[in-house]
Amino acid sequence: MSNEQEPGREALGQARRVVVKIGSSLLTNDGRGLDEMAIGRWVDQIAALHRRGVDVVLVSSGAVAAGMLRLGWQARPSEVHELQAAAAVGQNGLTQSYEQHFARHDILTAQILLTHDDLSNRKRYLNALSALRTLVDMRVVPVINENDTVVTDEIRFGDNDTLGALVANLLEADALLLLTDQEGLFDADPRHDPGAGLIAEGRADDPRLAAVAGGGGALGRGGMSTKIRAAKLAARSGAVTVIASGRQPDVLTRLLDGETLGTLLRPVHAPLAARKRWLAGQLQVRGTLTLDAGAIKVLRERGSSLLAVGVREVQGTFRRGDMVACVDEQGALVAKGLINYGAAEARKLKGQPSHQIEALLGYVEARSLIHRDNLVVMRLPD
Ligand SMILES: Nc1ncnc2c1ncn2[C@@H]1O[C@H](COP(=O)(O)OP(=O)(O)O)[C@@H](O)[C@H]1O
Ligand SMILES: N[C@@H](CCC(=O)OP(=O)(O)O)C(=O)O
Repeated sequence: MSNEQEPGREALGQARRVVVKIGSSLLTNDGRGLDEMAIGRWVDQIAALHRRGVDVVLVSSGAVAAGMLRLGWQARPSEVHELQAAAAVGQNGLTQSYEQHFARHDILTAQILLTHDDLSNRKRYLNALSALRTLVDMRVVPVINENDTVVTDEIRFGDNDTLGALVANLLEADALLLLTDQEGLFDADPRHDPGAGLIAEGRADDPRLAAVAGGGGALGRGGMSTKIRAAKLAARSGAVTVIASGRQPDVLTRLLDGETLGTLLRPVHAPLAARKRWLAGQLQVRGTLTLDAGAIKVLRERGSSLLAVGVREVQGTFRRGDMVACVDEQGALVAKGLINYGAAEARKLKGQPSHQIEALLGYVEARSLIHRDNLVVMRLPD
C-alpha cells in the first residue's frame, strides 16, 4: 500500500470539516439488514476524527433497505407509498444504530431529515444551515438522510450523493467522502467489466468521468454518475471529493492521513460565493430562455443582469422567482437564475428593450429579467 502523497490529497490531511456519505450498498450488507459490525467500525473512525478536532457530518442512506428487511420484503418496492413506508420503518433502525454506536464514544447524534424543498427555499435553507452549524459547534454529529416518507418522485434528491454534496456546500466542508461498495471510480463499471482499472485522481468537472460512470446496484440508487455530479457540486464550495470503499479497514482515518485510497476528485476553480452556490445547486429548472450572442457575452464578460432584449425564445411554465436555464442557440447551458417575471410576461417581453416593459405589461416588476445577484453563469471548459 502506497503512502505517496498525490497533489490534492494534502487537502484531506488539513481538513477541519468533512461530510461522510455512506451508501445503501454498504450499510445493508448486500441486502441482509443493517450491517451493525460495519456501522460500528465507521462510527469508531468518525469518533477518532472527532477527537482530533475534525467536524464530521454524516449523510447516511439505508432507510429503505433496512425497512425492507424489517418488513420481510425481498425486493426494493417501486411504488412510492411502499418506499415511503419502508423508509419510515427503516429510518428508526438506522437512527437507533448510530445513536448506540456513537454513545460508546460519548458523542451525541442528531437526526436530520431533509427534502429538496428544504434546500431550494432560501428561508428554509438558511434555517437548515443555522441548525446544522449550531449542532456542529456543539460537537454533535448530525446524521442526515432524505425525508423519504414525505417526498414524491418529482421532488426528491433520490440519491444521497447529491444530498451529501449540498450539505458540503451548506457547511463549506473541506471534503466530501463518498463511501461505497467499490474501491472508487473505475474506467468502466467493474460489475460488467472485470478488467476495469481504478482512476486514482481527476478533476471534478472533467467530462470524461461522466462518460465512464454507470448506474447503481440493486440497493443503491445513483451509482457512479450521481457521485461524479456530487463531486462537481461539492467543488463549487471548494471541497475535494473522494469516492472510496467503505470496506477498506480504517478508510476514513487513512484518507485524512493523506493515504492514496479511492478516487480523488479535485475542485479546479475558486469557490463560488455562498448565494451563487445555492443558486447553482438548484436542481429544478422550470423554464428555458434562449439568449442571443450579445446577451451571452455581457453575462460572461461583465457579469451583467439579463435584459429581455437579449432573449430570443422562452420555453416552459414558470412563475416569478422560479429557476430558469439560459441557453445559447445550440441549446448549451450558459447560466441559471431566478426570473423576475412569469412565463406569459417573459414571452411578451422577449427581444424588447427595458423601457418598453411598462407599455407591454402595464407595470414594471423589475428592469431586468434576471438580476445579476440571482444569476449564476456556467464556467467555460478551460
Ligand atoms: N465506472 C464505475 N466505477 C465503479 N463503479 C461503477 C461504475 N459505473 C457504475 N458503477 C456501479 O456503481 C455502484 C455504486 O453505486 P450505488 O449502487 O448507487 O451505491 P451507493 O449506495 O454506495 O451509492 C457500484 O456497485 C458499481 O457497480
Ligand atoms: N434515502 C434513501 C437512500 C437513497 C439511496 O439509496 O441513495 P444511495 O445510497 O446514494 O444510492 C434511504 O435511506 O433508503
